[in-house]
Amino acid sequence: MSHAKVMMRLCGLVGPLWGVMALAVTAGMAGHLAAIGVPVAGMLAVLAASGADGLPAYGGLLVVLASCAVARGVLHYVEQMANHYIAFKLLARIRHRVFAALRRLAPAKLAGRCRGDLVSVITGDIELLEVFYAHTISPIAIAAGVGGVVLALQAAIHPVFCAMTLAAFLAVGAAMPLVANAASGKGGLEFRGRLGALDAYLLDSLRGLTEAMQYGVARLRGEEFFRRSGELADSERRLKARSGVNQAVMSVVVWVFDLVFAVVGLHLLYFQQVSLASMLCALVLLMSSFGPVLALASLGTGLQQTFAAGERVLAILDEEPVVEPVDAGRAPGGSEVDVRDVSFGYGGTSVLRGVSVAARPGSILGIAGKSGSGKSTLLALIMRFWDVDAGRIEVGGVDVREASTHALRQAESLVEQGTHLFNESLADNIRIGRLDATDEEVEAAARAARIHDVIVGLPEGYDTRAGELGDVLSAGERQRIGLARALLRDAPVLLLDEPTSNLDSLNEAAVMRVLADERESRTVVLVSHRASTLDVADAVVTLEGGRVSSGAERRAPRALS
Ligand SMILES: Nc1ncnc2c1ncn2[C@@H]1O[C@H](COP(=O)(O)OP(=O)(O)OP(=O)(O)O)[C@@H](O)[C@H]1O
Repeated sequence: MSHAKVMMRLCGLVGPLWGVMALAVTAGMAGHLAAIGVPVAGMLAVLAASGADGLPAYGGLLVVLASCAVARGVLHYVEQMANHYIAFKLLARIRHRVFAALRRLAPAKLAGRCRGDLVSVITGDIELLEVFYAHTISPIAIAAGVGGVVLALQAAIHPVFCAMTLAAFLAVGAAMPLVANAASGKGGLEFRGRLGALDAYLLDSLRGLTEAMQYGVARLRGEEFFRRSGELADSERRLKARSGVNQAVMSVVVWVFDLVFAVVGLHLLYFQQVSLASMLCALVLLMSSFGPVLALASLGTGLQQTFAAGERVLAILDEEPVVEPVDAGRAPGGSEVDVRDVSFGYGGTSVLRGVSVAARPGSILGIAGKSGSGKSTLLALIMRFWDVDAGRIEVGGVDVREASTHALRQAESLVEQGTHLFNESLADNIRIGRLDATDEEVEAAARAARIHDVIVGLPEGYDTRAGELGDVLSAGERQRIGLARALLRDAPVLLLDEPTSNLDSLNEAAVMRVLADERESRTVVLVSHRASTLDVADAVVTLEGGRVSSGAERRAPRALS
């Protein structure tokens, strides 16, 4: 995306805050003009005090000087306050939009994406946009406004002064930032990208710390981390070095313009084209009016990073979801699940080919098959995390592509192989299934999932925090918390992906008994490798090579005692 486009898009996000932006710009312009008024009034006061003709009384000029100084302070405060108000309101708006986009993209588009990089976008990149909203948009408008007034004043003194001031402003405020920007190349983008990659590497390493230590690769990963941070530091050093050179060149250019202006002014004075007061007035005007254009110039290399951050944030906002949510669709009219002649592949790699299975209300459909045969994929398609390539899936008589996404999510509950626990209390982790559930309902679900006794055995019981990634519990306990969540939700369709893979046979049998009871009021689709788990199913289909290799066999489920 070009910088101009990024800038337009970021400006577009200002939306309802344009009024405050106008206040910031107006206060900024008035403040800078007041700042210019201080040395000009001071210089004229000195001339008036020394007896120069045609000037107001120096007492009056001193009053103007004092007023400008006070106004400068007040106006600067108003400008900063308005700018930061906009910036922080906007950052909140942008965060909301990014989270909404992530909800739209999840889970299909986020599968396989670096979480650390996402964290870096959500925190660092959005934070950096503050520079754009508080220190970029209004400085550009202020420089244009103040520049216009100064040029008009210079034109009133002498057209040559006006032309020289224009040349100085264009060189410092436009040409130099553009050159600096071009010289930085993709440095800003490279830096933000490296920062995101480093965050991702660190998060990955922390998550896999036990494995890394066990296999003796912790040191290697540590060295790789330092190598990458070294590269990041180099990128930053290059950016800062460019920025330093720009600042130095800029100061030299400003002094050259001041010097040339003074020489030309003296020349015009010598040939009596201007009075001494006018010449000094024009010179002080020029020297004191570089502030706003210098603010623009200093944006040069820093802006690279801001644009890079903006581009990464906009890329998330622009990303199209794999599955378009349906707002005004029908709600599933029951709990039967009908998978008809479904084919599906991930980006061209075929996983399911012409699969047809049906699960009726009040029954458990078991799905067996080797690892990688597409069992979890089938559940993901029933959840409509992805859309089928061919065929159709109906839940409660409604094609999932036409069903309201919200209603579909309400109708289905999925317990995945790995249950994610948030670092909150165990009660809150279960309550995710239904946020308005009472403590009694949470406890009932935990009892049904055979995890209640484990929880009350912990020192803080249901108030125990699950730890990061749920690490205070074993895999089997996490799995049962996931099941408790799903039972609490009480959705008509219950999809279970290896719900007993981490359970011992005692707990497996207990959980199976719960499922046998649960079947009465809903449809259950149960994926498992274990024959003992699938014993509870009313029918079992086996997936092999992307196809159903053995059809749904009706059979009497094993009596569970
Ligand atoms: N998000 C994804 N992107 C690309 N390929 C995927 C994705 N998810 C799964 N796959 C691939 O699709 C195939 C089927 O995966 P799936 O998880 O459905 O198998 P499974 O039968 O549930 O396996 P297991 O019993 O090991 O859980 C595998 O080859 C897997 O690598």
